[in-house]
Amino acid sequence: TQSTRPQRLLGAVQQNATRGDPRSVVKTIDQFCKHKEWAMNVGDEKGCILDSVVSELNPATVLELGTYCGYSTVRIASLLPPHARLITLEFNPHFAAVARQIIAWAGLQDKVLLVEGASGDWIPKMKEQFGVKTFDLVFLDHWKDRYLPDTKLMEECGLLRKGSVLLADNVVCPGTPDYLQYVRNSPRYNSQYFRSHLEYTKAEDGLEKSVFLG
Ligand SMILES: O=C(NC/C=C/[C@H]1O[C@@H](n2cnc(C(F)(F)F)c2)[C@H](O)[C@@H]1O)c1cc([N+](=O)[O-])cc(O)c1O
Ligand SMILES: [Mg+2]
Repeated sequence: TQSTRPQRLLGAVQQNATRGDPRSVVKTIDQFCKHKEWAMNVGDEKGCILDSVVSELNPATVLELGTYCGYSTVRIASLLPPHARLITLEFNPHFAAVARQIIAWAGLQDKVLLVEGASGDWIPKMKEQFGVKTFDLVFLDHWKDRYLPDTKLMEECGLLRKGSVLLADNVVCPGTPDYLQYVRNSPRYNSQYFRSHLEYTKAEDGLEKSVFLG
């Protein structure tokens, strides 16, 4: 049977990355995507911006929407303090299965809770199911037409507090125009664009960092 791209990416990690070494997992995936097959990971250039936001914030509770193969999950979790937790949501069971193995290869399974299902179902259950009060950081990298509705849902569910940071991938390419208009024009957010490039390409893309003002 034919392998899938995520399976080939996992194979590259298992063959080339050092177990328990998140940086080598990240480097291996970037090499694979640059020289073998493009994949929709946030990548190394935007990944450095992600790293700087995480390091500056030093968050205790992080939500990631869109695990895919776990590349950004590994980047974020490798920067978290010991008792911090990252909950990452993935809709596709096959992607989730690959991501679990990549997160485990990096040795980060104790910091990461990978939850399978739809954001619309899980966001309203975060408090009761996982004992979450509010998220310090949310990384949005899932379906682009879900960024805005899920942000509104997080607001409604009281999952954001004064100072919570939303960091959104792909606000230029593929683009999230309704989300961008909302966070840039709402009095409840301070928004800032970090210009970069679409992963592994020369096309423009960037991350939007939006601080919830309460
Ligand atoms: O489409 C893109 N990303 C979509 C990413 C989608 C991923 O998010 C998961 N998801 C869906 N709902 C949830 C949740 F959380 F709701 F449960 C999680 C999907 O199963 C998939 O793994 C994309 C495309 C390009 N590109 O260049 O085309 C570049 C990028 O960086 C991209 O992120
Ligand atoms: Mg993306």
